[in-house]
Amino acid sequence: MEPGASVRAVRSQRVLCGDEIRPAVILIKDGKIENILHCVDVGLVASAEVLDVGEHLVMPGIVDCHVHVNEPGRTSWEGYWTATRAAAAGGITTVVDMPLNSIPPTTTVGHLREKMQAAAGQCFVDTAFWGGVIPGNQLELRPMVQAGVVGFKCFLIHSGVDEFPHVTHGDLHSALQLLQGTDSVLLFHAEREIHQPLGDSGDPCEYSTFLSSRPDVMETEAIRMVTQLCQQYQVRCHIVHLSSAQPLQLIRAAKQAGAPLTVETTHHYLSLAAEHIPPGATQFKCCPPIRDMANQELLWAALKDGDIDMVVSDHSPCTPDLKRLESGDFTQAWGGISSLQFGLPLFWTSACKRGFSLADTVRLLCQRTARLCRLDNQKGSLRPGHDADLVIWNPDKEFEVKEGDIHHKNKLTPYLGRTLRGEVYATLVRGRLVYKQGSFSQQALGTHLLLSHGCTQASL
Ligand SMILES: NC(=O)NC(NC(N)=O)C(=O)[O-]
Ligand SMILES: [Zn+2]
Ligand SMILES: [Zn+2]
Repeated sequence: MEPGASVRAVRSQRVLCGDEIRPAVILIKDGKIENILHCVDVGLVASAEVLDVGEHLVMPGIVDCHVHVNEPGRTSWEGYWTATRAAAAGGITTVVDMPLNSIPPTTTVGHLREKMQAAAGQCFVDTAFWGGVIPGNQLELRPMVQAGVVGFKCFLIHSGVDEFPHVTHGDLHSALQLLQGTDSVLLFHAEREIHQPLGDSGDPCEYSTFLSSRPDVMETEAIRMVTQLCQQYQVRCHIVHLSSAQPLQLIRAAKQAGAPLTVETTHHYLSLAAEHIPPGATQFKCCPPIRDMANQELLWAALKDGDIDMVVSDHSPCTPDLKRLESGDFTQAWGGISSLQFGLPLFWTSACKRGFSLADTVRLLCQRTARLCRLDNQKGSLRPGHDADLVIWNPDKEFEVKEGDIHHKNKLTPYLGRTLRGEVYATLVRGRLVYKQGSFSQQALGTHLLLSHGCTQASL
């Protein structure tokens, strides 16, 4: 069966159903899972429409709810055609697009429409959208909820792009009041400027110089404010890309006090460590920064005990020149890591050695990310009635990240040359075979743009 085909049944000896892996046939009709038969007899389905994947593992497609697709406006950094193909090659079947780095940013209903127009006809996986909260756009928030954003993102520190300014405490009070009763969610880039001397500015090409410019306390003070606001307004709040383990006790205490708070970390904070970042290697620069190995261990422990709820990519690419590789100056380079295609194998390479199961992987990369966006009624699980979004992969197969296999618009990823465990064989989105062994369907999915309230923008 070739990419682009609509699949009526997927048969495998290893289907992950809940916590169990067993032989099964997944019957698909009109893009939905019709039934999951725990036998391997496909019944009346014509053999040409059955995708038999042998021993490959079949599980729900990944829902990556932190992806910066910078189209329109900075399409040279990343666009829908390349980002969603990279996603499909990585077993990601839904991306949720951040409201910044595109121009215009998604801070009004009109800008959302522009984004959706840009995405139409270019997506190989399903795409949903975050709106942005910036100073002065309060009157756009409820209209954007109605227009279908799955939630909102704000920054408590400079975002890296001038057209998406960070919010003040006052902006947050008005935004959270407006979001009360909507079941929407406010995501926070949780770092705050602290007004204390950060020590002498060392060699800008040494990673330690950049790291010491963004100490843990910047995350802790930001998260202190988020936990207070979350408890005060009882609006769902979500901390994106937690890097420091220092604020974990604040997070734990807020959750225990009943705050509707969730937290994500990213694959790079779990896979990379400050000690291993060479001088000038600005492809590793992101904000908040990758911290040391001891901190990484604490993040893994927090993932294990549920203080951290989910894991995402925070794919935030730019054009190669903006990474300033020739100077290697961390203070001038763009902060953001290009990694969308490699999240699943990156996570699994470490997680399988740390006692995490494949079912844990589904919880952390599919179910809870879908739940954050209120897409869990159709995404993130293998259930009749859910979208037939499947990743078919071999968790035991190792592969080397080679430049020719990278489908991001720009190939500058810190993972080049790394050996990862967990090779994706095929990816289905709503029953369409969009990716199989290095090839993509000829056509994009069309629109398949997801809006909140579970509806789909069938065509623009
Ligand atoms: N403008 C950005 O893409 N910023 C992103 N940059 C990172 N993470 O380094 C982010 O998520 O904050
Ligand atoms: Zn951020
Ligand atoms: Zn981001």
